[in-house]
Amino acid sequence: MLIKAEGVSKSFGNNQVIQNLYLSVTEGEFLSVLGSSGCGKTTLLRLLAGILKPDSGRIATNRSRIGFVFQDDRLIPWKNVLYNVSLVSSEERAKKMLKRVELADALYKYPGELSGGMAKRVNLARALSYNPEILFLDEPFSSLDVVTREKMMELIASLWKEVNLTIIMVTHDPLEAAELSTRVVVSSKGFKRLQEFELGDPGGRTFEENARISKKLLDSLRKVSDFVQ
Ligand SMILES: Nc1ncnc2c1ncn2[C@@H]1O[C@H](COP(=O)(O)OP(=O)(O)OP(=O)(O)O)[C@@H](O)[C@H]1O
Repeated sequence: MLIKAEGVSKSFGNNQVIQNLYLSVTEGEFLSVLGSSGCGKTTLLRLLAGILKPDSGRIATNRSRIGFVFQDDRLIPWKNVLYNVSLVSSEERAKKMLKRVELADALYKYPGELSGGMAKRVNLARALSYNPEILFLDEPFSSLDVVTREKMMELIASLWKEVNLTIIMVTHDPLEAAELSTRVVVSSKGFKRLQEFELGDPGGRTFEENARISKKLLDSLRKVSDFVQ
């Protein structure tokens, strides 16, 4: 087991965001956490990554190298793209990763000169240049236009396959989850109710199968969202 959360709870003031959560992540899987807005997905991701500490319960992991793609871009505005990515690795590796996300022509641009999609890809390159064993993605495709989104999804799918990464992605989009994941966890607010879907290798699925899975995930999301606490 790569990550194991046991009886984890987390509150911010009076707001109990996660309550008594049990969740395990296995090496090599592409796990998506699907939930409506504000249900605590980002908090869960930060807990699993060790960025936040639980109030009670325990999170065990046997890997130390993680990459995290945050929802917001978090680039240093007065430093160029190459500098922003080189912060966590060598310049050589940063260049290699920026090429991988098709930004070889944008090395010396500043964050203010990037489109939303380019900034997301810089973030992805930065997370990857650290050569992570686990990659955390927080809504990586939100606010992207359809074509860029499709490209980023293909890129992440091929990276996952090539380097045997473990990916944990948070999303509110059932089709995204269906297209990419080996397993999906659908959560209610506060993670009080979870439904799990074992999907297997996403590479072997047709568009029609993904559409069917997406419909199932949406039904599940509706059900858990109706759950009265
Ligand atoms: N650092 C913080 N301080 C106080 N409250 C917080 C903090 N982080 C999250 N929260 C609260 O926890 C709840 C869940 O937030 P979280 O960002 O985890 O949800 P989410 O499912 O990722 O939402 P979204 O899909 O809108 O990003 C919200 O009510 C939010 O206001």
